[in-house]
Amino acid sequence: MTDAPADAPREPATDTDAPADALHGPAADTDAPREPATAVDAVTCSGLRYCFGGTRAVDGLDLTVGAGEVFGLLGPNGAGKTTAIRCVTTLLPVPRGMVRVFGHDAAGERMAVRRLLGYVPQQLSADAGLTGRENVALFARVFDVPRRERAARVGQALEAVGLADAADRMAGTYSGGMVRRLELAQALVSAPRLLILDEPTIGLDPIARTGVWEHILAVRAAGGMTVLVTTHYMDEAAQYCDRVALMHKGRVRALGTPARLTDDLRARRGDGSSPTLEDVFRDVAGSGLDDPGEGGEFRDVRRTRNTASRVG
Ligand SMILES: Nc1ncnc2c1ncn2[C@@H]1O[C@H](COP(=O)(O)OP(=O)(O)OP(=O)(O)O)[C@@H](O)[C@H]1O
Repeated sequence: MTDAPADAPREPATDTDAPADALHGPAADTDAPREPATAVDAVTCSGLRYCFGGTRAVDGLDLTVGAGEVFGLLGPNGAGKTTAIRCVTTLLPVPRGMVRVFGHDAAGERMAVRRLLGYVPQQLSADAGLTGRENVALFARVFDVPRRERAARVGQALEAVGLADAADRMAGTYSGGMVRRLELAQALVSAPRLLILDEPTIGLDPIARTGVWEHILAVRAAGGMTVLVTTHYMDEAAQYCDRVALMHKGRVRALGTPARLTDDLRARRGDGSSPTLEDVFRDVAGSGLDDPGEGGEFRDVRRTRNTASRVG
């Protein structure tokens, strides 16, 4: 495999396994958790901190994602979004009490957490040398989908993302939007309660971006799952997310529904203007956003994502 799903949480592992990319570790932090989680919340982060050496990537993150929400973690490159969701996925280790997923502690109940989630990392996780069906079947095996159910579940996942007709083509022939939908199918095949997507539309053209979002919302509506998504595309978040957290330099600077955040800024300005979510971000963080990348084909997606990826 040339582009193995190295970043996806996978079995087998034990609760004592060190994640492969945990080369540094959580920030030394003795703060007690500030908000105890409730069992019904999908995700609770309480004073979440994570450092890479001297870089404080996440710096006291408090947020709760309700069950069934589409929740957007927004911010420019380097804001700490990926690090935060890697802590939620258990790929980065955190102390007990900082992260809970449906009531399970990410430190003490790592496998229970992993079984509840599907994760689409920012880095390419599909293999160009396999067909779409083979890619999804690989994830079905990795995530221990019972053998007798695998073929049906793989077919359903491909159908859900609109790839049934292209399922037996090599993924290397897919457009950028199709690759992203294939990765969505890979994450869906284990029937997760929480779907975590890191920059699901980065590098795609506007039509492909819309297509990816329509499929995310459709599978969420069909399965009632919770969706936690990172993006630096504020317009997408405003359109598709129930609530958003605007992150900057490892902290949440604003939290709420997109409408509430823009209404509040309109009220603060009092000049009759109609601010966007990007205006809200600039107002609370005083920082701009990076230019979105471009791309259409499989190789472009790989290049775009590789540019954004790092070796831990
Ligand atoms: N493996 C790593 N080693 C060292 N520093 C890292 C590593 N991963 C992230 N960082 C640093 O942590 C900070 C937060 O990065 P993170 O990737 O979480 O941000 P982000 O908001 O997801 O940005 P992007 O959209 O670029 O992925 C940045 O300063 C980044 O350089």
